[in-house]
Amino acid sequence: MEKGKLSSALFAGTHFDRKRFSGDFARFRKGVPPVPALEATPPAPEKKRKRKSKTNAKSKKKKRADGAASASEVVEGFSVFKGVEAKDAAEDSEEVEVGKDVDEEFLRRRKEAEREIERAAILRKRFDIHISGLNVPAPLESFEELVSRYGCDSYLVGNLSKLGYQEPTPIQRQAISILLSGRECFACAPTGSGKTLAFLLPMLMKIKPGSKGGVKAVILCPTRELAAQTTRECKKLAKGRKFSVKLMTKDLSQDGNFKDMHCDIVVSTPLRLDHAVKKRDLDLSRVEYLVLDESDKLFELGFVEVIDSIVKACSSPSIIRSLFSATLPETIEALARTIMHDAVRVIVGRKNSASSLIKQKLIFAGTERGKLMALRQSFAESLNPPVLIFVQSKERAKELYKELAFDDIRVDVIHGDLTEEQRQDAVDNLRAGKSWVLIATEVLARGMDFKGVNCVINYDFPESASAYIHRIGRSGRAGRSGEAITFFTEEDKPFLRNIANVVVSSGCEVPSWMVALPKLKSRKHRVDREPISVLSDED
Ligand SMILES: Nc1ncnc2c1ncn2[C@@H]1O[C@H](COP(=O)(O)OP(=O)(O)OP(=O)(O)O)[C@@H](O)[C@H]1O
Repeated sequence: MEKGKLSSALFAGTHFDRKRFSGDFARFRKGVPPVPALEATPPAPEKKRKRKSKTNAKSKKKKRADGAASASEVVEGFSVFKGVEAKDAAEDSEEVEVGKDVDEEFLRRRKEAEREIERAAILRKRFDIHISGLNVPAPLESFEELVSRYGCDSYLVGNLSKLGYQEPTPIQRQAISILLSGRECFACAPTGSGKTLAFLLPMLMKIKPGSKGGVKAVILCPTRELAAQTTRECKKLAKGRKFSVKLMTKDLSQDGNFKDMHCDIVVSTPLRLDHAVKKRDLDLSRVEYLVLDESDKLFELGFVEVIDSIVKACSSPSIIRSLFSATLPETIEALARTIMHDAVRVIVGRKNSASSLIKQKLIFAGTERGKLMALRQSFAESLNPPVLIFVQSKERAKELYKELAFDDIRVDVIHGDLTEEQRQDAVDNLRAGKSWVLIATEVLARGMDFKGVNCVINYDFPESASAYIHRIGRSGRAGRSGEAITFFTEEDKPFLRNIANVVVSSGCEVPSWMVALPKLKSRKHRVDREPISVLSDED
């Protein structure tokens, strides 16, 4: 084959950037093939591909029409690539042979990259993973790939297996590979689907334990209970390495001497961390990983300014930020995008939907008194602990607690008027099986992982679809099934539609009139309710 034709065929329709690929040229020359990029460009959508092949055909035609002139241009380029001044015929044919090898190598690599892209697409389809962003790394096929692809330390793989994690969950498959490739990410996956490990694992792989220079990673959580739980999970996963993982307690935030303190990872609520930064000189300028867990709640709590100030304090240019939640409204995503760089968006399943493992029921109880009767009846018929009951305020939590304690049920309560220790005890008691029923306010709705909660009861109708998704998501976790019962009264009826839509979209049934209710402007509502208690104060 003539040099001109060969190179025309090779590069037809392709803009070959010689400058960019100069390294490859050099390696081809030496006969050392370059390692194919794992993070290949994603396949162009069908339409684009068609358009591209049309363009290719056009450009081929054009090249043919242009004749020798254009061919010689490419020949020149090809000669430069080989770096040889081809003069005589013998040399020429030798070069053609070398060129042939290069062509084959180039095509082989291209095919390999295409196969890789296909493999990633198949995995994503299988695990219902949806991504947006360019050059998104392939999802993990297994935890073993952490070692083969990313050089993960054996202690971490050992800990995964000790914790009983055999296969990565879908969000772990995709978010871990994204974070390990140094990209920022928004991740939205169902409640109980293992998001915590998805951000902890890359963090522990990337930062060095005990390195000097201050905090290397920050995890922000909306509640103290969740921060405590995440700290525990992080310590379990890091076992065997001397990571210093600190939970930002009230005392630490107010009195901590951070200058002399060794700390690799800080887990905190936003206000406590902000206080430590501003009043106790906690330096976050070397933070490499910043995670906003339950990110929509963090922004929703009115912490935008606090979060902004923390984001600014984490001023390292190489920082990798990530946002995780089971619900990610557009508004929050748009807000978060303003602080992120080239972030990949990962959604597992359907965005903002409830876990499909939960059997959901909406029950009309008429009035407040009707709700109490329905609850008592349901406990009398079958009480399948542990059960979590959500109410809308601490006053109502206290009232319901009195009622159920009166019934001789092993019940506990958690709300914002309790001390941090009392709140933690209530959580621990449910975990240990000492209490069967835990009455809670919204404070427990986010992120808390109680293994085996069989049933969540929304005694008070949740104030939004996302509150509903997170509350009922305390059951049906880690592949287990769960149940969610939601009471509603006449007053709640106008707000049923949003919740009914969530129920339907996760595969459960509701009467058709519920989804046909008029759409409301506001996504949030709070009903003023009659008191729960039918007991007098003397009781
Ligand atoms: N790969 C895995 N295999 C088995 N279990 C896992 C795996 N990863 C996590 N888990 C378990 O799944 C449960 C839920 O995980 P996690 O709390 O991270 O969920 P989440 O997605 O953050 O939920 P939420 O949205 O409610 O915060 C935990 O008990 C955890 O130990």
